[in-house]
Amino acid sequence: MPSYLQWLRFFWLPGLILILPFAHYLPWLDLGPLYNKQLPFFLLGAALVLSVLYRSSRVALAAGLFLLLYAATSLGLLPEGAQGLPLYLALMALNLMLIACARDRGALSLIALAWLLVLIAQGMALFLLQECCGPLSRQFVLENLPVWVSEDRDASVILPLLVCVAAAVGASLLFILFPGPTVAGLFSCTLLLGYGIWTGLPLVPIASAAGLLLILSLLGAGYEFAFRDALTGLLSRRAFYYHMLAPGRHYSLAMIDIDHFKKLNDRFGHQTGDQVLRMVAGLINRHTTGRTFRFGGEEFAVVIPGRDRMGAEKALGHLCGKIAAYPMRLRAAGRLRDRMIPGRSGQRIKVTVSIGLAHREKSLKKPDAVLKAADLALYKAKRSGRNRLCVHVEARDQSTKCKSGT
Ligand SMILES: Nc1nc2c(ncn2[C@@H]2O[C@H](COP(=O)(O)OP(=O)(O)OP(=O)(O)O)[C@@H](O)[C@H]2O)c(=O)[nH]1
Repeated sequence: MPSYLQWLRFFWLPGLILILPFAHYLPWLDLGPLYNKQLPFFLLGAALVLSVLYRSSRVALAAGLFLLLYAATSLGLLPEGAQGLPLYLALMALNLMLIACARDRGALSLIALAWLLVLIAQGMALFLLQECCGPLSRQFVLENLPVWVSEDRDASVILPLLVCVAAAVGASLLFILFPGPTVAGLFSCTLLLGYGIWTGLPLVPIASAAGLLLILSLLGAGYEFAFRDALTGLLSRRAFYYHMLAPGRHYSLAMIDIDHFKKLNDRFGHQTGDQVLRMVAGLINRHTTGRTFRFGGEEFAVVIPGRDRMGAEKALGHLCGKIAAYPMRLRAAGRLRDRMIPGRSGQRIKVTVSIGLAHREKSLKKPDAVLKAADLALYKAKRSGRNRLCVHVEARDQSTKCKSGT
C-alpha cells in the first residue's frame, strides 16, 4: 500500500469530528447537547489530563490554550461577538501550527510552561491592542487587503481567515514531513478554527470539537504505541496476534526472515542494520497485498486474505527476487542509499530474505497451525540455501516445495 494512503489512517477519526459542524444542516439531528456550556470544560479538561499521562506537551499546550480562551469568553473577559473573537481564533490557529513544529517534552516540563506564558502574553497583547485601538475596522481591511477577498463578507473575519488558512497550510506541510496522530490532531484543530471563523459558529461547539480532536489524537498516539513498530512503521507483533484471532476463512500466511542479519549487523553496525530493516519493510509493503507485520527482530509476517494461492505464491516468489536485486549501497557516513548513483563508489550490501508460506486449508484450520506450518516452511527455506520461498504443501507427508529467489 502506498505510504500516503497509510497516512490517511490518522484522519479517519478526526474526519468524523470535523464533519460534525456540518450536521447543522441536517434538521433531524439534535445538536443541542453539543451546545452545553459545560461540555468544553469536560472535554478539554480530559484532554489536558490525558496529555499529562501521555507526556505530550503539544497536546497539553493546545488543550490549555483552548481552555484559557473558552474560560475567558465564558467569564465575559473576551468579546464573544463577531468583532473580536475571530482574531483570537486566528491567533490560536497560528500557535497550534507552531506547537505542531515542537517536540513533545512531557506536559509538565519547563519549556512547556515557558511556552504557555508566551501564549498568555500574546493573548493579553491582542486584548490590549483591541481595547486601545478598537476592533479591526472595515476601512483598515478594505485598504490593506485585496478587494476580491473583502467584497461581500464581513470584513472583520477576512484577516483572521487568511491567518487561519496560512496556519492550516503550514500544519499540513508539517504533517507531510512528520506524519503522526498529534500533528494530524493539531492540523484538524486549525481547520476547525477556520471553519468557526468562516461560519461564525459560537465558541461552545468549536471548543467541544477541539477537545474531542485532542483526545482522539492522544488515543491515536496510544494506538500507534501499542500496535505499531516504531522502527519500520509496520503493525507490531501484538497487532499480529489480535489479527490472527479472526483472520477470516481463506488466507495465506508468509513468514519472512532476513538472511544472515547478525553478520550484517556485526559487519556494518546496528544503525545500518536498522536501515536495512526499514528498507526490507518498505519493499514487502510495496510488493505484497495483505497486511504486513514486524513479527520481531529481523522477521516479518504477511497475512494475505483470499483464496488466490497461486497469486500469493507468485507475489512472494517475486518479492524474494526483488529484494535480492535491490541496489543498497553504503554511504560514507554509514548510511544506506536505496539507488545506485552511477560514478559514485560505495560498498554494495546484498540483502536476501527467506520466506515460508502456508495456506489455511482443511488440515490447517486453526491460525496457530497455519503459523506453525509457515514457520516450518521458513525453516526449510533457510536449510535449503536461503534466498528462497518454500511453501507448505497439504499432503500426507506435510512436505514443502521451494523456489529460489535468484
Ligand atoms: N539492527 C538491528 N538488529 C536487530 C534488531 N532486532 C534484532 N536484531 C538482530 O538480528 C540478529 C538476528 O540474528 P539471528 O537470529 O542469528 O539470525 P541471522 O543472523 O539472520 O541468521 P539466519 O536467520 O539463520 O540467516 C541478531 O543479531 C539481533 O541482534 C533491530 O531492531 N535492529
